[in-house]
Amino acid sequence: MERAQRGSFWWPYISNLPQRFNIPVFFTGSEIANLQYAPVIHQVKKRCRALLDLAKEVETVLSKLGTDQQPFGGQEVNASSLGWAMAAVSSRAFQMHNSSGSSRVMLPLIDMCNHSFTPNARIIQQEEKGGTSFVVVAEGNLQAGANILLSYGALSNDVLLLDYGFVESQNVHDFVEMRYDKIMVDAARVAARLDGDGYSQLAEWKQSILEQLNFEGVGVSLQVKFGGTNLVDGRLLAALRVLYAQDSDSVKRKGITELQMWSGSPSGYIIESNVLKTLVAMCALLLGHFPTPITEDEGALKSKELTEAGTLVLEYRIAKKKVLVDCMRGLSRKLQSLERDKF
Ligand SMILES: C[S@@+](CC[C@H](N)C(=O)[O-])C[C@H]1O[C@@H](n2cnc3c(N)ncnc32)[C@H](O)[C@@H]1O
Repeated sequence: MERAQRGSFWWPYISNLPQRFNIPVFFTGSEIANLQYAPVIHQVKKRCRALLDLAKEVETVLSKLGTDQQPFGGQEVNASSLGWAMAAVSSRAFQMHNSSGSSRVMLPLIDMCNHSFTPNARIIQQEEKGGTSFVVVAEGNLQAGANILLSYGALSNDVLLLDYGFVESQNVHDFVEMRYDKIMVDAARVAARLDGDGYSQLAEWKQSILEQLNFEGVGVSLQVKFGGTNLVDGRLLAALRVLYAQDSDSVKRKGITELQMWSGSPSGYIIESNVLKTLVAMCALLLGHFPTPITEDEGALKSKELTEAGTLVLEYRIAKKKVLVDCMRGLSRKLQSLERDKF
């Protein structure tokens, strides 16, 4: 509404906002498909649907109002203008916390600061009699002309892409999701050339721990993540340790929390090396699910004909694949140090 009213109170702010936002709800169908990563494609489609539904709802409400009741001064409000407003908020709003909970607030001027995981400034929220205020404080001396960089938070590339329209090539908060299932575990075990029965004969005590880890039974939650400093979801690590374990005692001695930590290996070299090899194979299988290899994407990124959206799509899927490559490297290093410690 403010955007439609030149000279309104907020006009100086609104008129300085970007005219367009490079977020996936504005991508073409093939650009969305080219993201190559199903969980984020699902999110983009969900947002597109929500936007179209909202546009339809607004249109219905507006069509019932007389000309003198039109809240937007006759300005057309459609999926595109609503998408613009949504993007302006998602890419610029800050989280505010107070006694009544948390909410998102727009902070003109402060919202001109770009994001960095190594910021040179931070926002301080101050509660005063007249209300809440926000102050940007430098983390140290800043060179004249330096960009003021804030951290938008510990955000994955999915959130950065969906809400802000950029990605970080090195992002320790990024991850690749996998649906834990028996077939995947067995496929990885076979790919890693490991012997054993896998899931075909699961002892009762193993079944019971998998239930405690929410991979079986009621309250099942099958989504696991690869990436970050821990490399893999602790639940997945624990599940594999249980699957490969020979006896229940060494596993039970550790307890469910410890089993999920790298330091909590229950049963010596062979089991832990099987676990690591299976995890490496899982990363390789996940990498193989992407339709193109990183090298091809990196080559495509050099093309001079790329659009802004096309560039972002490539950057996003390269970063996702790098998460898996880094994960494989980290797991291989663990495997090497396990081999060294064996002697
Ligand atoms: C809060 S605004 C920051 C100010 C913005 N540069 C501007 O002038 O409108 C957030 C937007 O800035 C851009 N941005 C912020 N940090 C970035 C980064 N590290 N890399 C690329 N773009 C970034 C993205 O377009 C994002 O949606």
